[in-house]
Amino acid sequence: MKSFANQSNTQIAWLARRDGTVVIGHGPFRAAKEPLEDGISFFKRDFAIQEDFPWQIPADSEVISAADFKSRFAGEGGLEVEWHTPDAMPFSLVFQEIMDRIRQGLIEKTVPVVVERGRAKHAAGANIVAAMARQSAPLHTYGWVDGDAGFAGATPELLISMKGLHLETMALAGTAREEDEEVFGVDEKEIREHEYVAQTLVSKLLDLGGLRRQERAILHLGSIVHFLTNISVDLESEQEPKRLLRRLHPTPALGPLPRTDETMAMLNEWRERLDCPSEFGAPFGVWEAGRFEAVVAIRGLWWQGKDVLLPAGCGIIEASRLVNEWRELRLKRDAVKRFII
Ligand SMILES: C=C(O[C@H]1C=CC=C(C(=O)O)[C@@H]1O)C(=O)O
Repeated sequence: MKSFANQSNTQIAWLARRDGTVVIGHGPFRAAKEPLEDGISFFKRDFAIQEDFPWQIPADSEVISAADFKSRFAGEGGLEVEWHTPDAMPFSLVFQEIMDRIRQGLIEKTVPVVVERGRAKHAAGANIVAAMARQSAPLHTYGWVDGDAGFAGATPELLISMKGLHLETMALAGTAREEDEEVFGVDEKEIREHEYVAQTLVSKLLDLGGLRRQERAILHLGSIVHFLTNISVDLESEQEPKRLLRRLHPTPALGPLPRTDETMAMLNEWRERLDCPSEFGAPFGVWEAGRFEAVVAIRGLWWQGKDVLLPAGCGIIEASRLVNEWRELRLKRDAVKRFII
């Protein structure tokens, strides 16, 4: 039985799936064009770039229960980090530019990202892995460790869960503090922001088979709530994960609406300007012999040695206001900081 050791040559990946199992891959990993037909392969890519070799084949892999994963990796201690509150000025400039683009009719929605930086007292990797291993459903813990660098999180956003001819996905967008739940439920701006995502997903999947869209609900995640719409499709034919991801990613929960080369280029420029890590908001998935599950890599930490990054994004539409978005970004970062206590 292997556990996590903070060694310079350690390579490990994991993803908690909907059914309560966790798939773990141990390195070294080999990058590949296609997944192993009968084995386990991880899917890892950047938000913007479509790599030719997005599959990562582990030297060794295992599937264990979430409870076993927790007892093996969770550890006890928290992670002490000295955080540096991000400067609001660069974000306010990006926000203004986005509003100009919206008024010009070039975009309806996009999702800039603000990054908070921190410095941990000790090498951060092992403690971050432990913190994410302590998180449970409805969050999906995920991670990628490469020596003393990596990223790991506990995301509420499932992008694809596919087994044979059955596919499930979700629209997750619209955010409030838990204590504001009542007014959130009737907030037109939040509902519109959510509906952009739900309706885009429906339109991108409609031609694949029999689609069912459930009613919009509120997902409770402790301090924070979101609008959630579950969507399922009985597929007419088998779908290749890579092609499905190309169809769906990025949804307007993380990406621009409409999604064109031009609007993606705008968002990538804003993300780069605000120093967003390249995998933030990208699909991260695992294939196991005909079964594929991928989450959206948000609510996580990126680290190298003792340096830690905490990115969070917020959906901007015409009705968005700078102060509220800044507050929402902090709310999302605070949710991640709670993981590491
Ligand atoms: C982009 C993030 O959240 C997404 C998921 C839920 C709600 C969101 C929102 O209300 O903007 C975002 O779409 C993030 O946590 O960094």
